[in-house]
Amino acid sequence: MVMDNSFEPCDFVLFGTLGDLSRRKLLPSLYQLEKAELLHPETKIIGVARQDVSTEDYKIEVRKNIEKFGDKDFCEETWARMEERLQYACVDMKNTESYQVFDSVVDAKRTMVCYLATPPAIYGDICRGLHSCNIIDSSVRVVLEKPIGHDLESSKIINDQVSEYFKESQIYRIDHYLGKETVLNLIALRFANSIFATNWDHNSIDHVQITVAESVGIEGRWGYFDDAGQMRDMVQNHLLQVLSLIAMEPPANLNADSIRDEKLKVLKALRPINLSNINESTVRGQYTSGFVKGEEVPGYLEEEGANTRSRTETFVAIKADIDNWRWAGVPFYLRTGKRLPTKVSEVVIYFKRQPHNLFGDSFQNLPPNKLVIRLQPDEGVEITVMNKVPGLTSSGSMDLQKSKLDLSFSEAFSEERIPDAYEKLLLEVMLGNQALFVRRDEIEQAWNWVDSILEAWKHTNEPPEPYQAGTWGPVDSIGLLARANRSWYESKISRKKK
Ligand SMILES: NC(=O)C1=CN([C@@H]2O[C@H](COP(=O)(O)OP(=O)(O)OC[C@H]3O[C@@H](n4cnc5c(N)ncnc54)[C@H](OP(=O)(O)O)[C@@H]3O)[C@@H](O)[C@H]2O)C=CC1
Ligand SMILES: O=C1O[C@H](COP(=O)(O)O)[C@@H](O)[C@H](O)[C@H]1O
Repeated sequence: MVMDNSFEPCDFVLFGTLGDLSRRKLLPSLYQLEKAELLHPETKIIGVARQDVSTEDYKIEVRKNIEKFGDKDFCEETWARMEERLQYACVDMKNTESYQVFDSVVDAKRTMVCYLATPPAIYGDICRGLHSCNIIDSSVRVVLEKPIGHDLESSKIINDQVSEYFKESQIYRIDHYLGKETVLNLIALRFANSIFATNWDHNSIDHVQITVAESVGIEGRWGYFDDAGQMRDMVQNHLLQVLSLIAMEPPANLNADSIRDEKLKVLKALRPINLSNINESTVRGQYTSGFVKGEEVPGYLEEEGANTRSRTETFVAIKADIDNWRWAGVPFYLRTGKRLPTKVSEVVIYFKRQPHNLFGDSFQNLPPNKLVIRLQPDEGVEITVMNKVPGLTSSGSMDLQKSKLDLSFSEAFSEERIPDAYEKLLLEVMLGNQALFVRRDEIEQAWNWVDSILEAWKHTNEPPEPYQAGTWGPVDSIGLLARANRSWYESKISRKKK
């Protein structure tokens, strides 16, 4: 694919360029954009961190990371182009004097994208530093990584610090789930298909399940994770964003604010969960040692650096209700956890059962139709339908069988590579399109709902329920649905054809 001419060059400044996120995701994604010729030939990439390294050594480091975390087939031609763009600047981000270096590394006449892949606690320092060297004007964009804050109050402080120097139209808050192809496809699926658009409410839908399961543990991030927990790490952002896209009203168009206005309305309509309903609406768990994919793994409290008395949750299940006209009486069940049997993210829409059964006693319980949207891996969409089994019977009765209409993206779009979410998001920032980024009021509304749950958990003072690594979480998460005669959709370990 070749770049559109309207795409302007920019100075892409990556703060925290030697950190984990930059090495594993951001630099390999920039490389992919380079490979696809989606970076303007004059765009520069300036890596910023506090270690004193030369640009030459920085280039060696970037190459090593792309070889390790990027494409299996490293392309020398792509690298030769990318290498030309790279430059390193050593900045102590807390020290405003240190920012004078920008006078010589960026061109004030060009668009500047400042990607803050640093701890959120220093976002304010970075904005102040950039301001001190007079480079902030309306052409500067700032990208903020999650989590923005630890709760509503701290997120307001961070957002206030950033908005002292940047207008909302210049701020791009990342939720990388919004860059996943299959999450974007939720909009296409809902609004480009009348079969779904007209059956997307309490008249047709019984309930919705959203599962984001991870087989990994905390991957050496104890310090960060133990302070956050699965609720802040995954529910406050990724799961609530997916829920909003599934539940929102049709936006008037695909402009950033049209979509974000609709998502915000959903978040505002979420029924509060507090001490009065915490036990019937939520389950939290913490993994103990076990086996994941046949490999023995330690429990959460035995992870490197662990505080053995921690009560941090590594699993959350929630029954969420949306108090609006469309979703009255339709629960949204959310479930996410670390060290579950497999990595799988999927949305399952359970349609209502037929009002009357024509097919006799042997089909007393006609199963409901299900729409399964596989977000990752093995991206695709499947619908379960009942079919007549072909053939003749002496009684003249009809035999039915459950079958699947299955659209697997890797088969249907076999020529297309599915880009990583960060590739899409980096491109959108460079294009200046905010639709896939989270607005301040959305973040705050999500914190508002999540804070109330965290507060209620604190009051109940109960520890999270243990679950063995490699299982689907605490037994009570089954009860959350069983109380309403429902059960979790059984995610398959892998559907990929070998
Ligand atoms: N890693 C991940 O998978 C994910 C990370 N995130 C978010 O991305 C952001 C970065 O995370 P991650 O890469 O894991 O963090 P790391 O700690 O690995 O990297 C942070 C980077 O910021 C630099 N830094 C920190 N303080 C200063 C300072 N005062 N002056 C100059 N440089 C500084 C660090 O430099 P030094 O090496 O010298 O300390 C390092 O390069 C965080 O907001 C995190 O929450 C979000 C989703 C996933
Ligand atoms: O933001 C985060 O997401 C990852 C999961 O992302 P995915 O794209 O691999 O599904 C999670 O492991 C991490 O803890 C969290 O910070």
